[in-house]
Amino acid sequence: MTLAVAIVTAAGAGTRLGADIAKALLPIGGRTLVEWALYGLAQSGCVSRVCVTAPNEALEQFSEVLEKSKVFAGEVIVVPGGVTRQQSVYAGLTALKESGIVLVHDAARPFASPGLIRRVAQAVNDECPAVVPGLPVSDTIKEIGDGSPAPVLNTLPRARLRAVQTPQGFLGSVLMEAHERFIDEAADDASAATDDAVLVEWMGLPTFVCEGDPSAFKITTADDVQRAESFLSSSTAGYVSVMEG
Ligand SMILES: Nc1ccn([C@@H]2O[C@H](COP(=O)(O)OP(=O)(O)OP(=O)(O)O)[C@@H](O)[C@H]2O)c(=O)n1
Ligand SMILES: C[C@](O)(CO)[C@H](O)COP(=O)(O)O
Repeated sequence: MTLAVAIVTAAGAGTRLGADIAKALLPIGGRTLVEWALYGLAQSGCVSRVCVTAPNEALEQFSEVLEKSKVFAGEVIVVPGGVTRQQSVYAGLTALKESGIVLVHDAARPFASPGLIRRVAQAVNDECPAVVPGLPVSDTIKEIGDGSPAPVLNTLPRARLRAVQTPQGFLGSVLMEAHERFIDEAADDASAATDDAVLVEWMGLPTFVCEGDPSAFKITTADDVQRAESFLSSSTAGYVSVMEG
């Protein structure tokens, strides 16, 4: 398989977590979220270089942490992210200049398994221009209108719904075209894309869903930090011993 490059989005403020440091620098099991994310990419064996998007005011801190930990043996660059996630990914794409396989991965999903990462990259390698991992949903999901209580507009058949994760995989040329086409939308949270695949969908190109992995859960709130601590201390995770020292 052709090796992929990866953008690790880590420039978020972590407002919903409410920590006093950048969320991606939060330590869990002795390592920061961004280190765990790079560790998974390294273990996948299918990523040659990584661009980390970091908050502008913490660029040096991110570089220091990553240089010291040497968790990813290939090239790692750190660039300033934007106001929205969409802008941050665009900054990473611009820095990497890659037309081959590009994975976009959230530092906020630090334990995505190496197998999941390979699955996504392999699907792009096998000619899917845009692939996202997804898990079946257990709640019934309703689309609502304005108001309180809000009127229900639609209930989609649950069997056809997937909660999508990262890494999301793309042909770099396709993802760059999608980001450039919708660059105006990236300026604020109200219009920005909440994932990268939707930009490709907006261009009218097919995107595909492969099987997700519960290990790629997202750390958004303090409860998720508890979940991450439990994940690491569970015997099946097998991460901590490898990263120790
Ligand atoms: N301007 C932004 C916003 C988010 N992200 C990254 O995108 C991922 C998903 O974002 P989220 O979990 O929402 O992180 P935060 O934006 O930090 O969280 P919050 O919305 O609570 O502030 C995270 O890895 C985050 O660092 C980014 O690189 N640039
Ligand atoms: C990209 C993502 O992780 C896919 O589920 C998610 O949409 C990011 O959302 P956030 O609000 O930026 O955390």
